[in-house]
Amino acid sequence: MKTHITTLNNMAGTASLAHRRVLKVAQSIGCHEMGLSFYPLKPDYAKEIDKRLDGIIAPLNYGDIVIFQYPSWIGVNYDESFVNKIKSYRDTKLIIFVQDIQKLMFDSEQAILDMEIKTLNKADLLILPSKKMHRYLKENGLDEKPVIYQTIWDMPSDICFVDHAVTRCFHFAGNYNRFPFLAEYHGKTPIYQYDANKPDRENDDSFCWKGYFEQEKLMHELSKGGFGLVWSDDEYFDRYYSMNQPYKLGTNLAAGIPVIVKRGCVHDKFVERNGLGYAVDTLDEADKLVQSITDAEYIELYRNVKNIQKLILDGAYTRKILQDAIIEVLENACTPVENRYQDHI
Ligand SMILES: O=c1ccn([C@@H]2O[C@H](COP(=O)(O)OP(=O)(O)O)[C@@H](O)[C@H]2O)c(=O)[nH]1
Repeated sequence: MKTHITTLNNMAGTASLAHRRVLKVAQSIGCHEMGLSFYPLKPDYAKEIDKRLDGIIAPLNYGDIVIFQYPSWIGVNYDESFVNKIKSYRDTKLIIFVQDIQKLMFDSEQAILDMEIKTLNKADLLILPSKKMHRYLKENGLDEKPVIYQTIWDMPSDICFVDHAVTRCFHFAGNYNRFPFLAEYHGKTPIYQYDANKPDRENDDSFCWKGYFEQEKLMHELSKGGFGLVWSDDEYFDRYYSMNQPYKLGTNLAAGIPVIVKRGCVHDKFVERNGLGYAVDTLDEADKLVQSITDAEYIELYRNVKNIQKLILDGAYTRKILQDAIIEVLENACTPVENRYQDHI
């Protein structure tokens, strides 16, 4: 029996980097890459897709396990055809690792969600970002099935940055237009924003655009000191961000710096129980907090982050969920695997 894991190639951006980072960890526990190549899906896709999929699943044998990193980003029709093909092989076990829900991410029509749920219902086991997402999917037609909740995004790397100064600033890696609070913030603690696109706002005492940094260069920049901001505006938070796993949380902790998260997000208890920073309701509260804590408290936060930083750089959380998922799917257990940090949501 072999375990295969899908990985998207030929597409730039965080989503395919996330696939590759999960692949790296999966390979360390003996999984094999099942590479998918991004291509534009034409309206008459049904005619040719079968041939394409035959090539992709050539290494599959009856009884193997397939971990599908979902979505493929090629298209919802492609995802559905892919899982149907996998499940047409006798005794194949399908684990779907849900990394984004397209309906929620792009605020698309209900028909997209219906297709997504049809695809997810083919899984023998799901890896989901949160209990809240699980509830949402069930309300929209997801069947009862074994589920494992992801703890956090890992950032596997051999470089561990350890020198952090007491610097009262926020770091925010994300797009200016996607996060409107960046235009409105005027606090005392400056926000340093990292993204390739120049924002409409000019630099001032509260905001500074730094441009785009490759992942490890970004981690080096963040590691110099400050708080990683994991934030979104209320509308986006209520619709999606409060049930999703934000990539920037792992990036900040992998750089060794504490974080500010919004109360009610997937990780507020994880952050508080491990002393990795603060969960707050508003940016004003975050600003005042960062200005008022003592240098000793700041240094204590860096100390707390150290152990979690090691786990994230090692890929330990991803390795654990993948291993748990493989064991669960073979034991065919039917109860969700609890994540003690998500009891409150
Ligand atoms: O200069 C930059 C800005 C962003 N990123 C990456 O993009 C992620 C944030 O992307 P996005 O806002 O799409 O993800 P989210 O955190 O909302 O899941 C960061 O964690 C980094 O991994 C990067 O590598 N360099």
